[in-house]
Amino acid sequence: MSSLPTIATVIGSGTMGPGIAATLARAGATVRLYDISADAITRAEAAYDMVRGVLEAVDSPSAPGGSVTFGTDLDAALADTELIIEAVPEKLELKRSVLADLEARIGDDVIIATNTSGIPISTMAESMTVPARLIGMHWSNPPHLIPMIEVIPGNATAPEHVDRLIEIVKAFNYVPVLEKEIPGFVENRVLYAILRECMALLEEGIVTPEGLDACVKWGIGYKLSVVGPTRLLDMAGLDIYQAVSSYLNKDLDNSTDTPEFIKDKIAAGQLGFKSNGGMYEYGEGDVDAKRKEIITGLIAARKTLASIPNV
Ligand SMILES: NC(=O)C1=CN([C@@H]2O[C@H](COP(=O)(O)OP(=O)(O)OC[C@H]3O[C@@H](n4cnc5c(N)ncnc54)[C@H](O)[C@@H]3O)[C@@H](O)[C@H]2O)C=CC1
Ligand SMILES: Cc1ncc(C=O)c(C(=O)O)c1O
Repeated sequence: MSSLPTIATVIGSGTMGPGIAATLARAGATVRLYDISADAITRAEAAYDMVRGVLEAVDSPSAPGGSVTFGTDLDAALADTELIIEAVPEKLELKRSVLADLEARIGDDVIIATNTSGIPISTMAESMTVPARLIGMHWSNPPHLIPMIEVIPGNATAPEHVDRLIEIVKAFNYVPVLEKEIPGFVENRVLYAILRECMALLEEGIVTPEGLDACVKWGIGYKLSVVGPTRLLDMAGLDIYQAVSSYLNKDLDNSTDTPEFIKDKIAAGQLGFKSNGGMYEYGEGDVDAKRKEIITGLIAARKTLASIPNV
């Protein structure tokens, strides 16, 4: 059996859809990218052109025959598909209704992989007719550049679909990380633990946003990009970890809700790049420039990381 599905369908062409579709297509799959919104499809076509250039620059695995087609006709997008990747907004009821709509149109053997950031797969599958076919496939943003995917079975997911998804992820040269189900999965539990503390430090005025970004980028990000947290403890010494965690853990932020200053920014329409202002302000052209700098930096860092030993 060939490792990649011949035909795959991506549902939702917002931030994540075009990069996911392009990654599969570059590895040789025929991909249909579907969205309920015609405007979103128009934006996705432009995004796809940029993503293709990035994949060329990063030298991602390339196979002949892959393609992406775009559209708002769901049945056309689903015809003969083997794998559906759901990437609609992170709202449980919306995802459930999309899953119900999909199930009414496909055969029982089609796998549905959800790109949810952390809604438990079993919760999402509760209302499905074939819950065995649903599996978590959590890509990291930007999906065409971060070569790791979390694979999360729910309590009803068929074991053969777990094996098949791992095989598919390996076929486009990404690293699959198989996890047990837990809200947020592993990546976002770690990221949101960091972000919770970061937002508390900003709210308390302990550090400026520029200082925080420099500290986390060099003191944590740079180091962790070479050595994972488990081996980092060996490098630091478990005795040091005990000495520090025994007084520090109890002092760390333990809020259970989004910080008030973030809620205020959202209420004022400050969402980040998509609204030209969020944590930082952006003038004319600044967002496009920052996006380019980030992509250029990620390409350079990925090439470097790929060339050094996995410690
Ligand atoms: N943005 C990010 O950094 C990441 C997001 N995710 C997850 O991926 C999923 C998608 O996220 P984004 O791409 O950021 O969302 P987005 O809001 O940028 O795009 C979602 C797209 O889904 C479309 N849509 C809405 N209802 C639909 C329906 N019924 N049928 C088909 N399309 C529909 C929208 O028109 C929109 O184009 C979410 O579950 C999110 O949590 C996962 C990893 C990273
Ligand atoms: C803030 C944030 N939240 C969720 C995700 C992914 O699910 C990401 C990401 O970068 O992938 C993120 O930055």
